[in-house]
Amino acid sequence: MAASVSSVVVLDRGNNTTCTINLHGATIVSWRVNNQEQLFVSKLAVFDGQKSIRGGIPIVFPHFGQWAYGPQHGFARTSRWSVEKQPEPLDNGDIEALFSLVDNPITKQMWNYSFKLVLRVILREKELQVSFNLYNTSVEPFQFNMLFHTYLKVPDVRKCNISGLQGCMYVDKTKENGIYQEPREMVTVNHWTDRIYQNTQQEHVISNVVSGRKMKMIKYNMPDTVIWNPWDVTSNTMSDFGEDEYPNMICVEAGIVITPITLNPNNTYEGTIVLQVM
Ligand SMILES: O=P(O)(O)OC[C@H]1O[C@H](O)[C@H](O)[C@@H](O)[C@@H]1O
Repeated sequence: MAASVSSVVVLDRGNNTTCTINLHGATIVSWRVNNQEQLFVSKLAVFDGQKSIRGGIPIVFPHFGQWAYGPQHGFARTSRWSVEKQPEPLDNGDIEALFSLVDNPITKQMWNYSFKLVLRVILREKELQVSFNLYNTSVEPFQFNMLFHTYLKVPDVRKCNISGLQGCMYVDKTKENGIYQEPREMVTVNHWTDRIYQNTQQEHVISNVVSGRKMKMIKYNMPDTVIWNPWDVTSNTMSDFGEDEYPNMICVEAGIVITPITLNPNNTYEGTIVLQVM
């Protein structure tokens, strides 16, 4: 089904401000503000409708990390999503689109629950809002992780500072999952970094993203933040990531990671990130 592999939906706000969503994973694969791309997608990313897309904003659900019952980071990023609502302008000119993923025989093999997951994307002049609504349509409670695996495009990761992490405890996946506390007001990334920061501040500002600007990430109901850069140390373990690409990306990933949420039947959970070009 070649047509389904390449299906994308484009939100267009005018002034060369667009957002492109690939229905494979409902992965946001491009966000351009006045023609300036804000998200990193690897030149080796695979768009075969099978593998998760290396870059943009893949959705991690219902599990973060290695998973005994299915692929790493769950099935949302490798599932085919539906368009719930085609892009439409709101009264103020912003563009909104909705996407959905519902349980099916494949998801049930890995995770035997009924659910509906809706992704709402709103494109503003200099902002991108991405929200999820998860409905438990099962007859029993379930637990889930959820994360927006945001790859920001940067000219040189060594020059980025990230705020909003000071004092937070973090799991360092590069140090056998040791637990540490972050002393720095501004976190810099100068080596292989893979950390799950717990209960971070509601806002992160990342400096020196494209054009030397700052990017603000505001998060709601998503308590944790993963900071990841594979560096040259682990770049070569990924077939879909160029060995020379690590300086040009930083993952700042808002999510529910350390403590999964328990959602009762007929209940819903909503979480949001807003990315703002400053
Ligand atoms: O290669 P992927 O499955 O897309 O995972 C990419 C990365 O995702 C997160 O940031 C994890 O903390 C990392 O440990 C992982 O390497």
